[in-house]
Amino acid sequence: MAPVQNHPNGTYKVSKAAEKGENKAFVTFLGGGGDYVKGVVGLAKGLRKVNSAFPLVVAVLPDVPQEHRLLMVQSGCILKDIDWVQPPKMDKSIGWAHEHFAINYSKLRIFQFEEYSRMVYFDGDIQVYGNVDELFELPNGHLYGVLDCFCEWHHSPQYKIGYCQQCPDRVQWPAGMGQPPSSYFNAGMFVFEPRQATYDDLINTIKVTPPSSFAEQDLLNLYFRSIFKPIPPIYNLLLPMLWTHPENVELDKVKVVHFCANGSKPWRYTGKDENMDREDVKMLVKKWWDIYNDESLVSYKKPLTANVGGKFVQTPELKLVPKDLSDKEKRGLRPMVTGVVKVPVS
Ligand SMILES: O=c1ccn([C@@H]2O[C@H](COP(=O)(O)OP(=O)(O)O)[C@@H](O)[C@H]2O)c(=O)[nH]1
Ligand SMILES: OC[C@H]1O[C@H](O[C@@H]2[C@@H](O)[C@H](O)[C@@H](O)[C@H](O)[C@@H]2O)[C@H](O)[C@@H](O)[C@H]1O
Ligand SMILES: [Mn+2]
Repeated sequence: MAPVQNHPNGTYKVSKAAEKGENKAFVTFLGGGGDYVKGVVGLAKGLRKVNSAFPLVVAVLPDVPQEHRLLMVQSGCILKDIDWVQPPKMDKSIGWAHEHFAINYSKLRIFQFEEYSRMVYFDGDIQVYGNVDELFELPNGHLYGVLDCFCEWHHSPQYKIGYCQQCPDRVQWPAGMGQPPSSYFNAGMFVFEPRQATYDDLINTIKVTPPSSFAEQDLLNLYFRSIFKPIPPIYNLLLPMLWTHPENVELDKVKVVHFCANGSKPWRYTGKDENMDREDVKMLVKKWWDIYNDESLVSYKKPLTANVGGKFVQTPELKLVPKDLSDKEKRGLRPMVTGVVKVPVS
């Protein structure tokens, strides 16, 4: 890896650790100009609150507005621009489980971040309540994740027969339906080793694999099935597990909570959706807000360097985009945090 990466807005030194492949980091993914940026800022603060030794990288799609970029940089995130990954053509009769799942194929760009030797991926709707740095020490050569729950997959064959890998003894997989599905992890959290070759392979696999409801999550489970290793649910508590498999949940031991249930995104939470009036859900959402509102967890007190019209300037204490910039300059504003390595988007 060349020690210096050229970039339209200047050059960046690849860190020595990265060169030696010792670089490790958390990584999340953000697309669009909606409210998921609050999830990313909350996650950045949560990692700081548990004194994690590793930074949070954000794979940022081109449609993320400058204001949101600055909010994330101000929360100490390392932004890495990525381009979209075209989702496969989805047959209308199947459809994505959720409309926005089509953008999730772009999440696969994180496999190109090979200046990092190991990364832990978290969805933007995940919060960390306990230090999980030990995940970076897991043996190489595997992809690690937490087993998903099928009990709310209302259109799946698993749901129709009441089968779930969380309780394989409840309903046996019928012999007449072929092999039982192999272990299946929730792709909102996984521990992986970024490799360009892996990324290329994943993209080629998309081309030859019929798309299915859970988009890139299905693809990742298919691709990594031979090297996947499950890790305890404390590293990705899927909120529905609180009511679908409470026997598998020890809430006081949980370190990572995934707000993937409908109506559970803390930044949009009303408490009116099904199961959202539960005391444990309310407690977890409150804990999310306590972290999000904790001003002591913002990492940048000093002005940031920003590129305004091709010149690097020290910007005043940033809350959002500095008000004194013209609209044209605001559009050109790109927060530059030294050490950011640009991955050439293929
Ligand atoms: O408008 C959106 C929707 C999703 N995401 C990203 O895609 C991930 C997966 O979506 P989501 O968490 O909603 O899926 P779930 O796990 O809840 O089914 C999110 O966590 C975000 O990181 C995003 O950046 N913008
Ligand atoms: O694009 C597919 C998505 O698939 C997953 O979301 C689903 C999945 O986990 C189901 O198994 C759950 O039942 C459901 O609640 C949840 O929304 C990932 O969390 C997300 O990051 C993304 O990969
Ligand atoms: Mn999620």
